[in-house]
Amino acid sequence: MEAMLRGLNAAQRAAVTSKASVLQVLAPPGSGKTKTLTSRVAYLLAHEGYRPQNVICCTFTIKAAREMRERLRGLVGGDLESKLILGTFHSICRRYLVTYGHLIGIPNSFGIADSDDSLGIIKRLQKKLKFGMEPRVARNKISHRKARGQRLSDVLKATGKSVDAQEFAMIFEEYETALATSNLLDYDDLLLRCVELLRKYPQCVSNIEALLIDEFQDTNNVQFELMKLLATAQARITIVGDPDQSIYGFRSAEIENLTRMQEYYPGTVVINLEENYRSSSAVLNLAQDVIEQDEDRPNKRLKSTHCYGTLPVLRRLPNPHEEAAWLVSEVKRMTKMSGGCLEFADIAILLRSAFLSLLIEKALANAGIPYKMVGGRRFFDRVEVRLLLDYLRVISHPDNNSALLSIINTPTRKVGDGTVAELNRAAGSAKVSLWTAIQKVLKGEMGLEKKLSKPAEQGLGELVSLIKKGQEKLKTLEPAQAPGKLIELVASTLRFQDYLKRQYKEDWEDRWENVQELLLQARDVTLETLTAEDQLPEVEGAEQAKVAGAQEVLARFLANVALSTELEAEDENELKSRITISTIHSAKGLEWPVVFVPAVYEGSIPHSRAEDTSEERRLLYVAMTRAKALLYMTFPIAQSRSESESILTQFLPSNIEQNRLKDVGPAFNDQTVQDIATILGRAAPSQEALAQAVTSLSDNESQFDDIWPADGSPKGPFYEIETDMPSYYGGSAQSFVDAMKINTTFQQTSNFSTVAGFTTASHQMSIMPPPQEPTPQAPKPKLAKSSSGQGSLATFFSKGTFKEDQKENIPAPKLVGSSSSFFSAPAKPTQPSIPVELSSHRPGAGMFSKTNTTMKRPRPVLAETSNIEQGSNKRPYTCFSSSPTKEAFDGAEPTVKKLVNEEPPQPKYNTTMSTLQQSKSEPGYSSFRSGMLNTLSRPAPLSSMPGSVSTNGAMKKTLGVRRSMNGWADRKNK
Ligand SMILES: Nc1ncnc2c1ncn2[C@@H]1O[C@H](COP(=O)(O)OP(=O)(O)OP(=O)(O)O)[C@@H](O)[C@H]1O
Repeated sequence: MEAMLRGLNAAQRAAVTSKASVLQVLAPPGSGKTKTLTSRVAYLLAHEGYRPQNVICCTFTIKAAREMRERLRGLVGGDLESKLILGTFHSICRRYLVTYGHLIGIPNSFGIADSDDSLGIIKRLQKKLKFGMEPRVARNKISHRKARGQRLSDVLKATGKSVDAQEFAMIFEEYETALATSNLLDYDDLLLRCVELLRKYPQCVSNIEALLIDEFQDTNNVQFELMKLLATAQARITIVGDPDQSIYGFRSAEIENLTRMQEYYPGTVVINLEENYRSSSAVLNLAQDVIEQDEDRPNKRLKSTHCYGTLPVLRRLPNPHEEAAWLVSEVKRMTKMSGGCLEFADIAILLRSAFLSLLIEKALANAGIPYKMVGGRRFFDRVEVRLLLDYLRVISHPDNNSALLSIINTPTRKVGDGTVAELNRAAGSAKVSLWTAIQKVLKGEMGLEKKLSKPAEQGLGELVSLIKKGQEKLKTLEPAQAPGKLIELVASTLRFQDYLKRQYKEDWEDRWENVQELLLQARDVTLETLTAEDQLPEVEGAEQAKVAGAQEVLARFLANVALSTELEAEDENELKSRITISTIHSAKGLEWPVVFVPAVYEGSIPHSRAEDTSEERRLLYVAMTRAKALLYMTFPIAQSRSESESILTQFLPSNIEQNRLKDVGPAFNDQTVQDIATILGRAAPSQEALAQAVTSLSDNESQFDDIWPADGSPKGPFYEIETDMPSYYGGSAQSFVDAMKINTTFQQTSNFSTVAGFTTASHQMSIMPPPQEPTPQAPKPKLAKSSSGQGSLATFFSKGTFKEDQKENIPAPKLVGSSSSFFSAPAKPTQPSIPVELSSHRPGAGMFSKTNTTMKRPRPVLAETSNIEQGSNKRPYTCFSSSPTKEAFDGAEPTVKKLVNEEPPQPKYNTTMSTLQQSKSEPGYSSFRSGMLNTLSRPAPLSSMPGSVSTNGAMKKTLGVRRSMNGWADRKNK
């Protein structure tokens, strides 16, 4: 047991070993919630003797589930962890529906409609019904309704008389019919139908001894209901969460679930973890300032376990193009100037919106800096892979209109759009599936307005014959062979390799390799592996559906694909040396030594379409608290699109003169680098390495963040070289610009840019006493013409290359820090990192107050409205408005629900522990998060095609088989 508890602090240990029946571990970012939850699972299994098959553990993503499984393997050993019912809510629900769905009329061969399928169905309905609602809006609206637990009948009952309401009801009805016709469940249905199942047949979960849930603040109402149902037998629940990190409200997550849980289970014990093991005090202080603008949250401080560190940076830049260019230069500067302490892999760029990556990706690629996208394209979403799987989906469920439509004319078989529309119309009016309609038309049992052309008739005939051939073959196959054999059949009948050669002349080989990989994975399926992960223990009173034949195996295989968020595999070593670009949402739960948050302006964050400003604030808070040592936020003053001036996000102070922010990146002096190394637990680079770092800078680089002025004005004349500039730029501004262009348009693949246009730059300068850090506002001295030994612009001050007579005309640069030593630390704020009065906290009024059960949030104080963007419907609020004094927590004595015969000892630890005893009330459904995949909607970068993105090289769960995708990467590399 000691091994299990080793490395945990007192509060974490208390949480891990708590005897409480219902336990909430609430804690700020980086305080070890996930670590604590994992240790608690291990503790329950190894110490308390829980059987793993009776323990359910819900994570937010498949990646988190995989990581937890791996950590558990290390903690408990054996194969205990493999029997655990561990996964996302969706995958766990799917498992129950596959096993017991037949009890409520769901055949266990049901398919899953992923978000693309759902959207496709609605788009087709729009064509047919000609409704005005945008398909995405309709899909989201349907999802929100389902998330509130509403079924079709509820929606129809509640439909008002307005045209919009009537239209929506019609779309909803048609959508549900389309799903049912295709024997599909969408993501929302997986949860909803599981609720239905467990309400009617609670015996399905009669074996469950404990339920553990990660990231509870982002659960929605249906998931809350599921929590109660899954834990019906013993009501032993542990959740971990942080209300300040609730960022999925837009997908109907309910931050209120934390209090609802306390109300529903009056004996709930709350343990707060307080120490932050991730970030420097400087980062945490600023993050704290931001989150404290929300006055309706309990007053709790973030306590850093690290040194003060480097002040976060709010960098103003002229526009998004310059912002991207600055970002690249700062990345280069820090990786070089930190003397090897920081690498590309340590850096993350976290975006409010995926589209913001465009300029940044371009700038990184042009500079040859490797990057990877989190939430990149999934392997199973590759066009060629998806196409073959769609053939399998039609063989499995011929009534799946979505899948049938995607294969009907691919590869082309002369069935044009007009014919497809005709067929769809005919199917719609006869109320049959497209598959049935096609067959009837071919047999002459159903007419079309316009007769089928001969080639189209022949093409459809070929398609029908292939599908039927597949279905026939399916009947004769050994179950486990089904997926592999069918892919072979489809690929050979379609002459798929030739098709790829014709269709994708450039990269057909890579695509063919993807097909081969799919085949390999499909052939790896065995009945045992496929069912082992789905296996639920036998319980009394609920008969399990058996996986009998090839048809079920195929259906399960395809369902696994639909729920898989596996990313394409790629060479792990290569990935390790890349910068990460991610949306903030996808960065949840992750951490990096250095974090950049671009575009911190009103309209971006808070987003112009965001309904909940507090959620946007929490989003920024989540982004900031991903940073361990360095945090940069950038603010492009003008947006090139609108040309209007942006307004700095209301969440950050415009006045930099506080001990919270700096307006330029740090000088990487020895103290700064030492602090970074300490925070990261790395060996600090030697003085020599730091001094040598200066020499590694190229001619257009600076050792300071001074190329762009700190106030956001355009680059000064020093960098916009005048006509009398040195000969090595070709003597003209244009040639300098050209040189810069060359620098940013070549070398897409190398890791470091080489300054192509700079022919005589010297990299062999002697190590001079380093110069002072100039402030970027100070005008720069011009470069002197020099015929040889021209130094870098960056090292200009140290080399003294300007002429004596020029010195007089140059205003002295404003120096920062002590003049005696460059390597001395910049002045640090004098206040202690953790104010004494904040060293302990109690939840105050608001979220956890007994008196505040309505959860109504007061709006923050309104700011001056003079600087509100014209036409904006957003109301800006004051930054850092002072919070009213919080109501003191009334200190209810903790009670711990009896689990064992004797009252468990009260834990002795230095943390807040409270039990909320409130009347049991069960608020109704209200909403829920629908999706589960966070993908950036962008094509994979060319440089990574057909490679892929994976954040973890460990064993991956794919298609019901557990195998390493590294094999694929290796084969691909060969
Ligand atoms: N007691 C501890 N001693 C040292 N390091 C710890 C301890 N607890 C957690 N950590 C480390 O702190 C970091 C954050 O831990 P973890 O990811 O579990 O935090 P979290 O509370 O889940 O964060 P977030 O809410 O931001 O997702 C990890 O690197 C983890 O290893």
